[in-house]
Amino acid sequence: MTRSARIIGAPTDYGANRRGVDMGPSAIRYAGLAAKLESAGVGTIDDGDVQAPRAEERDPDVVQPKTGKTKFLKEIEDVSRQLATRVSDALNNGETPLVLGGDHSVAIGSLVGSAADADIGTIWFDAHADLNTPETSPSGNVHGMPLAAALGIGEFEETVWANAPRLSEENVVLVGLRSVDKSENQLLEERGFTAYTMSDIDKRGIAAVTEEALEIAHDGVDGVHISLDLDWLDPKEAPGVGTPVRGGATYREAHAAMELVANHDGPRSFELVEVNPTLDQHNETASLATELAASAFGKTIL
Ligand SMILES: NC(=[NH2+])NCCC[C@H](N)C(=O)O
Ligand SMILES: [Mn+2]
Ligand SMILES: [Mn+2]
Repeated sequence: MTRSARIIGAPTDYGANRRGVDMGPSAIRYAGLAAKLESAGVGTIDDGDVQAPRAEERDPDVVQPKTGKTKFLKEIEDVSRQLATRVSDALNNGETPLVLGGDHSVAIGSLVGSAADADIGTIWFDAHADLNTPETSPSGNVHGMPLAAALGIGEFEETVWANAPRLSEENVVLVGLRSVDKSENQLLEERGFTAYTMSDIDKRGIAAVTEEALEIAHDGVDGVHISLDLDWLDPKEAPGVGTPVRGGATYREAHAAMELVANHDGPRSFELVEVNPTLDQHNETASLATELAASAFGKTIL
């Protein structure tokens, strides 16, 4: 059966520390996403964007009364709800949702939608663990919290709109870590996640790590959501991101990992996040994102 991808844009920067990442969906489309997928034999339907209130209309000093310093939680809830519905609708239609961020807070909606009617796992390709909660976050930026939100950790236990009902931490695998906050490290030690750092990739190689990650994420579930934060890659390859960290995955490592994703049933749902065109050079990060999506959807060299 040929796969068809439903492209869903989530042009939001509410979860990030800097502006501009809301232009990610445009930049990724402009870089030729649909054409690259089509050349890999993947049908595409572009669903347009979810509605995110314009940045210019919002209150920059907004403070959430309950959570203190968590920024723009209301706006993020609104985007997450819309996105979750679009993602689960696509899946019910037999299509593979391909979400374009936006900052990484969009993963809340992707995960909630992907886990609405199935048991899922996820692989989080990222320099960061994104496991902060409103209480532990050093920044108040929700893009550092989406995994904790989707799993209902800490204060997120009460946050119904952010809980991915059928995602369990035993099927959550983080790959490529190199910037982890203390409280995140503690969660990684205490709970059922599997985490591979860049140093694991150095020692074991990207193929062995990714294959193991896929086994764990897929174990006993219906499918796996792939979350690809472009800051997973080294900033030399992907300069257009808001929180770059040296020592990331190389161009070839990233393709190798995505090809293994394709070979292992392909993604149940997929997202490209944190592409910020205002920080990019000639749209190269967006362009790289399109290439990696094509690899994850089955494009090979020959
Ligand atoms: N999706 C991302 N780029 N996350 C960066 C998170 C950085 C830091 N850990 C924080 O909580 O603020
Ligand atoms: Mn990151
Ligand atoms: Mn991230």
